[in-house]
Amino acid sequence: MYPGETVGIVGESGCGKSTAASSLIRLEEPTEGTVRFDGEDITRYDQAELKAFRRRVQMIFQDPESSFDPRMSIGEAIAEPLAVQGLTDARRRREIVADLLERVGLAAGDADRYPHELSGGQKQRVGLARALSMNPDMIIADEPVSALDVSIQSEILALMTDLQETFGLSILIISHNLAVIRQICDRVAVMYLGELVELGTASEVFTNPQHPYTRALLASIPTADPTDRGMGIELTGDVPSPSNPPTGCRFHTRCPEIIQPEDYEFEQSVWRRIMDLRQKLDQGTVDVDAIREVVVTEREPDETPDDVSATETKARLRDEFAIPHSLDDSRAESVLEAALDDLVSDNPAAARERLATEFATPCESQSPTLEDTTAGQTASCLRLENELPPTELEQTVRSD
Ligand SMILES: Nc1ncnc2c1ncn2[C@@H]1O[C@H](COP(=O)(O)OP(=O)(O)OP(=O)(O)O)[C@@H](O)[C@H]1O
Repeated sequence: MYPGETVGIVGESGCGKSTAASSLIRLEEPTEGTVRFDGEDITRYDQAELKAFRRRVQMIFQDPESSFDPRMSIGEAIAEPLAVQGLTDARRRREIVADLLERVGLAAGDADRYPHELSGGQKQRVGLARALSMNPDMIIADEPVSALDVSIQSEILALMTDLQETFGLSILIISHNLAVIRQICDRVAVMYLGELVELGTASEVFTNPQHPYTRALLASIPTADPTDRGMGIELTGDVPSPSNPPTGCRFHTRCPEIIQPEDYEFEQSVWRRIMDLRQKLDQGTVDVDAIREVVVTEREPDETPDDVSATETKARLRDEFAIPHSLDDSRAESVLEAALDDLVSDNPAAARERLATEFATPCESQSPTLEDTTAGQTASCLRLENELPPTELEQTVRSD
C-alpha cells in the first residue's frame, strides 16, 4: 500500500480476510511470511516497537458495539487512548474529542452520550474518531459497514474518503461486498482461500477481471431487476477449508474455467461437471446404491434395487451431475462410459483412477503465481501463464 491510498481486500466469507488483517498488525501471529511497514519487518518488532507501530496503524471493526465499554461515555471512549498515551491535561483531551466528533459528522455535545444511545452508523463514526485520535498513518477497516443499513453504508464510506483526504491516511478496507469496495478503493485485492488471486486498480479489476474467480464474483452481484439472474456463473462445489486447501490452483475445485485436457473437446460447463464427479469420487461420496434405491421408489412396489439395470443407474448418475447422456467428443464419451461401468460394478477405485488418468487438468497439479497480465493488473491463473484463449465465459463477462 502507498501513503494516502485506499486498498480493498474482497473475497467470500471464510477466505481469510480477517486473519490477514489481524496478522498485519500482529493481533494474530502469522505462521510464515513477512509484514513490512515503512521498510521494516513488523514481525520482528519487540514489544516497544510494536506498541509504537500500533499507534500508527489503527483498526476498526464490523461491530462497533463490541469495541465500546457501555459504561463509558463517547467522550471518555475517544479520550481513553489519548490518556494512555500520556496526555494528562483533561481540558485539552476534551478539546481534541470535540474536534474529532465534529470531523466525523457528530456534535461536540455527543461526548456526554453513551453507546446505547447511538445508532450503528453513529457508533461507527465514533469508532473512526477514536482511531483518528492517535493520528495514525493507516487505518485497517474490517467489514466497517456490513452491519449497517445500505443507506448508512454509503455515508460512512463517504466519510472515510473525506477523512482520508483530510489526514492523508492509507486505508485498507476488508469486505465481502464488491459494491463497498468499488465505492471507495483505488486498488483491489481479490482473495481466495487465504491467497490473493488478483490485484489491480479498481477500474482494471472491475471492468476487465482476469481471474476466473473475480469474474464469478462480479457476475454474482445482484441487480435491481428481480428477473435478472446475473450472467449465470454459478460456482459449484463446496468451499474448501483454508487450513487444508486443494492441491495445484486452490480454485480448481470450483473454477468454471478450469483448463481442459489437451486431447479432448468438452463444452466448458460439461467439463466442470465431470470434474465435480471426480471430486465426489475422491471424497467417496458417490453412492450408487442410494441412486438405485431412489429409482426403485418410483417403480412398482415389488421391485428391489437389484432390479435397476446398469443402464438406468448410469443414466441417473449422469443426471445427478448434470452430465449429458452422450458427450459430443466420442473419445471422451467412451472414457466416461467406462468409468460409469466401473462405478455400477461396484469398483469406484477403478472409476476414480480412470478419470484421474484420462481427464487430468494442469489446474489440479500446478500452482499459479501472481503475474503481470496484459490487462494491467496481476493475477494468478494457469490460463494466463499458458496464454490460453479466453473461454466463452470470459467473453460473456467482458461484453456485458
Ligand atoms: N492463510 C490461512 N491459512 C490457514 N487457515 C487460514 C488462513 N487464513 C484464514 N484461515 C482460517 O480460515 C478461517 C476463516 O478465516 P477468516 O475469519 O479470516 O475469514 P474471513 O474471510 O474474514 O471470513 P468472514 O468474512 O466470515 O469473517 C479461520 O478459521 C482462519 O483461522
